[in-house]
Amino acid sequence: MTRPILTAARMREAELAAPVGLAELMEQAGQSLAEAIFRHSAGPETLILCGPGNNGGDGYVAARHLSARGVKVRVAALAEPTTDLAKVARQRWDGPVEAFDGAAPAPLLVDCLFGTGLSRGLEPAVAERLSVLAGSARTVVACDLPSGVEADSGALLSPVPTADLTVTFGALKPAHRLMPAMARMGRLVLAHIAIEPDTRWFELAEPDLPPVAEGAHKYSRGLVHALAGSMPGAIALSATAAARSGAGYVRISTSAPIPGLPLSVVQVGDAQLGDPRIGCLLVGPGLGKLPQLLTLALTSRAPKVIDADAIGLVGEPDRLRGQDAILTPHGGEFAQLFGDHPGSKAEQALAAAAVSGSVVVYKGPDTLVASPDGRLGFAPPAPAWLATAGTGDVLAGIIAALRARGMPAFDAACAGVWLHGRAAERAGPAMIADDLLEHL
Ligand SMILES: NC(=O)C1=CN([C@@H]2O[C@H](COP(=O)(O)OP(=O)(O)OC[C@H]3O[C@@H](n4cnc5c(N)ncnc54)[C@H](O)[C@@H]3O)[C@@H](O)[C@H]2O)[C@@H](O)CC1
Ligand SMILES: Nc1ncnc2c1ncn2[C@@H]1O[C@H](COP(=O)(O)OP(=O)(O)O)[C@@H](O)[C@H]1O
Ligand SMILES: [K+]
Repeated sequence: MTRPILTAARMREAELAAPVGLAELMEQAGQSLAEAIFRHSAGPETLILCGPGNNGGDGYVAARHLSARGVKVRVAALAEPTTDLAKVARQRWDGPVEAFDGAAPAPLLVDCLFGTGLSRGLEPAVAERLSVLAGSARTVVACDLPSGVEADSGALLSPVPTADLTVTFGALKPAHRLMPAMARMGRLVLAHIAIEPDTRWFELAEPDLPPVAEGAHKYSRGLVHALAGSMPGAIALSATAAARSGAGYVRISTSAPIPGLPLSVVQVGDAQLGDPRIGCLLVGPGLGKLPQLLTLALTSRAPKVIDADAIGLVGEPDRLRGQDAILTPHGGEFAQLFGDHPGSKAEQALAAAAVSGSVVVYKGPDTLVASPDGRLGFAPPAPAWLATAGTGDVLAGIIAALRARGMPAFDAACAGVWLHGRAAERAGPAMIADDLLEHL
């Protein structure tokens, strides 16, 4: 199941449109925070830090529910509540409230200082005290977001301790899946509250792949045609990945034989781009400085994956309009083609998809898949050991195979990114890109 993602502003709209009142939403949030904390580590003495807004309100509600379960709870407030909801939650907590500055550490720390309402970094003394309390705790739980994280961009506005568990409500926020904030979340639990998120932003989940039809033949399963350039190793990784990802036929046009390919991958000397059976064309991995090959690829009507060196050769993004293309840039390639867009990585990816009329897979530790129609998929965390040469070539091959198998461009890109991350998990920390091929 994909999990919805809402910006802070869209979250506030969803709360106002909810079928229940805001006070009930806070009760649900605080109760589910308590429930998640209890499940994660039942029992130890718990210190809940409450801020002035509704994030703090959630903290007072959670304190009441944890205490009712017999947990020894202490509450420390950074400031008196400023919102009506938080004031009510504070009144309903019948235990003492300590001052934030003097609060002694506890084995379980719950950070309810700030959530989606954070507008600037924490005061240095507050950030420092939070870090000391987190450092002394065995377990750190963040309510909605670790305090100091900007909800929409994933930026750290002040130093942010890493949580073991983050509990969010109703929908994920972009920061849960954008760096650098993503690395501070620990396990991310989405608790249900009675909002109905209406959004085209979501976290990628296990895809539904098209089955192999009973009466399939190799061409109906999808022909991937790859164009080799000056570094054949890269296209060999892509082509092998495409073959392992269910393409019925993988063919490479190359001027010289490429060693190390599976025997089933066909190597041809001419381009053969007029072949109507091509389900997806792949250009870029190992291409080098051969703009004529990109130009040739763009004359083909086939769907295409444009990766690596080919991205830098495009020149102007609107050259891609009318192409049925998926682009797979890493940060450097993205900047080369799209320049410096303002805004968060999410906004940049969507702007790039809109200006190029293409699906854009903006890679990195926080990979995004953007569609020109406004859909935006956020990858769940993938192992950092993917940061090794050639893994992007493998990803391009997987996506090309799924596209050739008939998946729509955006779905193929989302599925490819998800499968690539899981393959890396199976391959383990010592993997090189070649090893990923065994785990597709
Ligand atoms: N409507 C509701 O009842 C719900 C609200 N929810 C909670 O409410 C949170 C959002 O609440 P708010 O909008 O009140 O925002 P926050 O509780 O995140 O904090 C906003 C308050 O802190 C102040 N502030 C912002 N940055 C500061 C800084 N660096 N130093 C000092 N003060 C600062 C703001 O002026 C404002 O008063 C969510 O993160 C979530 O935890 C959830 O309970 C879900 C339902
Ligand atoms: N720190 C990281 N954590 C998770 N995934 C990463 C990380 N760094 C890179 N990746 C993934 O590894 C792949 C690298 O692709 P790319 O940069 O094109 O490398 P190459 O060109 O060498 O193949 C991308 O899918 C990217 O999302
Ligand atoms: K918080």
